[in-house]
Amino acid sequence: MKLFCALCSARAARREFFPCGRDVARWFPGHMAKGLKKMQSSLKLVDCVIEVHDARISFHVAGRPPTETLGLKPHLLVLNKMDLADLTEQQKIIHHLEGRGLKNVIFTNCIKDENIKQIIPKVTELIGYSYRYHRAQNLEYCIMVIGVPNVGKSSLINALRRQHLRIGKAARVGGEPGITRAVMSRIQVCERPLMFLLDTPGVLDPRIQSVETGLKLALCGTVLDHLVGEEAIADYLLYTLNRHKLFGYVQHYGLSNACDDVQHVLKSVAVKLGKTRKVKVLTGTGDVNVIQPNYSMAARNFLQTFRSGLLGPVMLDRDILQGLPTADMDL
Ligand SMILES: Nc1nc2c(ncn2[C@@H]2O[C@H](COP(=O)(O)OP(=O)(O)OP(=O)(O)O)[C@@H](O)[C@H]2O)c(=O)[nH]1
Repeated sequence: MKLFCALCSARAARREFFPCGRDVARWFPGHMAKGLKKMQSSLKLVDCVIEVHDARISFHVAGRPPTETLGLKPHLLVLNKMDLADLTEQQKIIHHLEGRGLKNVIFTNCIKDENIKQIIPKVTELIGYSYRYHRAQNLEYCIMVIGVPNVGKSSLINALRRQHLRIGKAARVGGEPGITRAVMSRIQVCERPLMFLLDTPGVLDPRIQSVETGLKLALCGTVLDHLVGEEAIADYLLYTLNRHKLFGYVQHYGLSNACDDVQHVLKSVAVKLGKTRKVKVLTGTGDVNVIQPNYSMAARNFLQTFRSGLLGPVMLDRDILQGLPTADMDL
């Protein structure tokens, strides 16, 4: 395997930077702006905020609601989808987050309920240390769950209910961003202490400051693919896999070697999957039907394969962790 990686690494003429040229502001859908407002007005009803993030983009504070939105409530950062993240440098990640003032961090996998049991004791402890204002006499705790779309907020609520109440689904879960569209009513997640959660629609900060940030969020499925363009996200995925020397895609799609040209890779993927389409071409003698690889379907398959973890775990913020210059540094 090591030899395979070395060969792939040598053959792939790797890009060191990803040419970003799109305007990301328009990726901010209207329902998120509405959700942000509703969320702000519900803050006074809660004792603690649980912010859920994708562990593969641990440092993407750019996707966070602005700090002024969160107020002074105790705050727990849950880095979910740990099964998809490369956490070999977990301690370094925690240390880096501490440096940014994020001291309470738990990594979770909501599919397998990993580390879910740590959440309620941690939240109870944080509330115990905080001033509850008008809620001081209230024996029940109310927690708000926030985060960018599709990071697993609803899955977390369901996992907490499974663990503490032994009952199943209360919040709708989906593979696409934007499943939760309204700030929902309270959902009980624990009996002792009596604790309720408010699920919120994914809230993406409209102030995404770099296109690369937007691309990482899109790669993790927090933006509807068609808004960014599946082929553009696939290109960023290819760039990332090659830079991180994750050459699992070469074997997965039976390619002859690693390559940094997305058109070439998508063509091979389309051919391997048998995804072709008829295109009409105008010639001097009339219309001719030509069979072409279906690049969109190939891009979709490439993204799905990555998102389901089949191309290996990844840490998209690796450059930030290693202190390398990146377009996201100023965030
Ligand atoms: N691999 C993996 N997938 C997860 C995990 N948690 C959630 N998912 C999947 O991620 C997708 C989104 O989960 P949701 O719980 O609907 O996410 P959400 O944040 O509530 O989404 P919105 O309603 O769009 O804001 C679903 O397909 C889940 O099955 C996890 O820990 N690991």
